[in-house]
Order: sequence, then structure tokens, then C-alpha cells
Amino acid sequence: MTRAVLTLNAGSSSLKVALFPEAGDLPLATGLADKVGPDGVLHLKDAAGGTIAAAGDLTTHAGAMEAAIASFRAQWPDLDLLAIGHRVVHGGADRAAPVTVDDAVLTDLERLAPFAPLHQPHNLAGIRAAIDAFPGVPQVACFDTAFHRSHPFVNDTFALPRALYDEGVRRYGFHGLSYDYIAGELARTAPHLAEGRVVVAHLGNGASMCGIQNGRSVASTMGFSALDGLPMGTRSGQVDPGVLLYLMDQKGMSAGQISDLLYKQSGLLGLSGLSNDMRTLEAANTPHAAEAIDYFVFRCQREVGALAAALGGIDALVFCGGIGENSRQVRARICERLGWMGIEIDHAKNAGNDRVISSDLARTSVLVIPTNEELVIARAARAAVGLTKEAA
Ligand SMILES: Nc1ncnc2c1ncn2[C@@H]1O[C@H](COP(=O)(O)OP(=O)(O)O)[C@@H](O)[C@H]1O
Ligand SMILES: CC(=O)OP(=O)(O)O
Ligand SMILES: [Mg+2]
Repeated sequence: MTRAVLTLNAGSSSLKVALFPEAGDLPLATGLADKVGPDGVLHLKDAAGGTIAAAGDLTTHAGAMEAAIASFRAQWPDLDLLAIGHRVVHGGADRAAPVTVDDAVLTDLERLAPFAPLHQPHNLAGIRAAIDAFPGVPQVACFDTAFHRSHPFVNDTFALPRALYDEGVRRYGFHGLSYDYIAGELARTAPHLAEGRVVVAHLGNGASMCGIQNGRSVASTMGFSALDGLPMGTRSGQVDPGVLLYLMDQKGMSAGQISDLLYKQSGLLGLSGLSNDMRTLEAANTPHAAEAIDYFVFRCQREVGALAAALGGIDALVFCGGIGENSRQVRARICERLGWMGIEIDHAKNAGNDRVISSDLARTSVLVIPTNEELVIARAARAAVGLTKEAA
């Protein structure tokens, strides 16, 4: 019997799946359904990196999930799924830990969908599809917001009338599964840093930073929505709210049009007019691509400074996410102007993608740690069915 837990991370247009054994950090298989929709493609790999044949209806998240599971079943005919863990971006104001989903939880999470329109509906569609395909297998929801529930009030609120805070207009923060993983890795490998003041830069297609003190989130750049803070692949990051009033009042744009502008047409794509992908911009050599990277770097520098202020200092800066883990140039440029906070990188270590890239004498450590949201979800799923005492 191959006893395993499945993890699902349903993004706006992609689905990441992983199959983990009962214990241990290495998955049996991982998969990515890119561009869920008419041109959907599903890539599945086993632990050795070999391709697992996959085919099916990839026009919806549910179809992609079923295709992945059918392929896993073909590979492991004795597969016994013990639990399914799901990334859910929004858990609301009170959920600080994963939960096993029942009808009441699902209804409550649906209520939060308007707060995260690009993510939550897909996350919940994934849960519903998994319930249909595996009735009776526990479904465990792991929240991006949960890690940030330790924010103090000043980092949880906006200066708006209290009634809005009470109805949920708060700074939730996201990417919490990633920050949870990084905090755990620091505790395991660099406990002296884990006890200190750490800024983690999760720089992927979605990007945010988090200030962590002694393993707890103190402040983050994302707020009420996954739009705030840093510029991203296609999302604007922080904008003056007056711009939104101008777009509505003077240009007659609807909420839907503004939402599309802020979530899908802005960020690196909007500034470069070329691409949301840092690789393309780095290779492009056009003035607008260069300006898009300049803006990204500048905002990252500003936010490291702001989070260090929120933490009362900084002992370590950690890079993760697709850009943070891979772009030497962006890492070097962000660090370039942070010498005043004790940040100085060793260019050879940075070029080699080492785990520690700060120079030996630097006051502040700089690390690159590949994040692993899937493992955090798998651990939570195992804990929920009593396989371990670990929680995400
Ligand atoms: N080698 C690389 N150099 C520079 N940027 C990269 C590289 N590989 C990936 N990226 C960037 O990382 C992004 C994807 O990051 P990732 O964390 O996987 O995104 P998400 O999980 O939000 O979809 C890509 O859009 C691209 O901008
Ligand atoms: C919350 C969020 O922005 O997630 P992602 O980076 O996966 O889009
Ligand atoms: Mg991501």
C-alpha cells in the first residue's frame, strides 16, 4: 500500500500538485498544470525527475486535478490517500492554523472570496473537486493569512473608520505558507538568526515581504488584498488611492475595469509593456524593461527599510520565490544600496546561488532559501490525520 497525502495549490491560472509519503520531506511526485484553460498543459514528475505520463481535461482546475490523480493512480495502483491539503489564500481574521474542512468551514471561506477574487474561488473549487473525487478523505485548508495573525494592531489596521475594521477591512498579509517554511528552516539551520529580526522577501510572480521577529510575523507588505506593497508580475503593488478615485471619477472606469488594470495589466508587465517575467525583462535590453526592473528594485529596497524599521533593526534578509531564488542581478541590486543597514553581499557567493550570500564580515546575514509551500501543506495534512504532531 502506498500511503500518501496530496497537496493542491490552485492559483489563478495554474495548479500545483504534490504527492508526499506518510513521512519525510521529499515528495513522491510533483506536478504543475500551467495555463489551466483551453491551452492547458500538465507536467508531472516522479522523485527522480522522470516524467509521469499525464493527459486529461485541463480546461478547469477540477479537470486538471482529476488528470493528475488519475496519473498518480496509474503509477501507484495501490495508492491510499490519507488526506488532501489545500493552499487557501484567505482564512479571515481569526484563523491562525490549518483546519479540516466541513460544510460550515467551506461556507465561511466562500464569504471571504470577494477579499481575494483572483485566488480564493480557485482554491475553493479545488477543495470542492477533491471532496467529490474523494468523499471521506479529510480535506485540510492551509491559509496564506494564518502566519500573519500575530500582527500587532498598528500593522493590522488602516486609518479608516472603525466600522470598516470590524467588518474585516484589515491588513491580513499573504504568502504565509512560504514565510512559515522559511521561519522553520531558519530555526532548524540558523537558530541565532531565527530568534532575531528577519526580513523575508518572497519575490515570485506574486511578491511580498514579511518582517519576522522570533519566528512571528510583525508586519508585511501585502495588506487587505494581494495587491498591496511590492510591484509584481502583473499587479501594481502600492498605489495612491487617489489614482483609483481619478480612474473612477474622471475616466469613468468600472470596478471590474480597475480590478483588471491593477491585477492583470500592471506591475512588471504594465511598466515594461513587454512581459511579467523577470527572465524576459533581464534579457530584453529595452529602456522600458530596464525601468520596470529599476522600479521593482527600488520598491524592494524601500520595503526592506520599512520592515527593518517595524522590527527595530535587522539581523538577516532572506530571498525566496522565483525571482529571489534565481535572479542574481535583482538580489545584488536590491542589496547594493542597503549597506547602511549592514547588508553587504559577496558577489561570488551570490553568483553561485549559495545559501548564505553575505560577505563574511557583514553585520547582517543575507540568505537564499528555496521556499516550499507544498511541504508546509503536507505537514499540516499529516498532522490533521494524526500522522505527526507537526502543525503548519
Ligand atoms: N532564472 C530566473 N531569473 C529571473 N527570474 C526568474 C527566474 N526563474 C523564475 N523567475 C521569476 O519568477 C517568477 C515565478 O516565480 P514563482 O515564485 O514560481 O511564482 P508563483 O508561485 O507566484 O507563480 C517568474 O514569473 C519570473 O519572473
Ligand atoms: C497571495 C498571492 O499573491 O499568491 P501568488 O503569489 O501565488 O499569486
Ligand atoms: Mg506563489
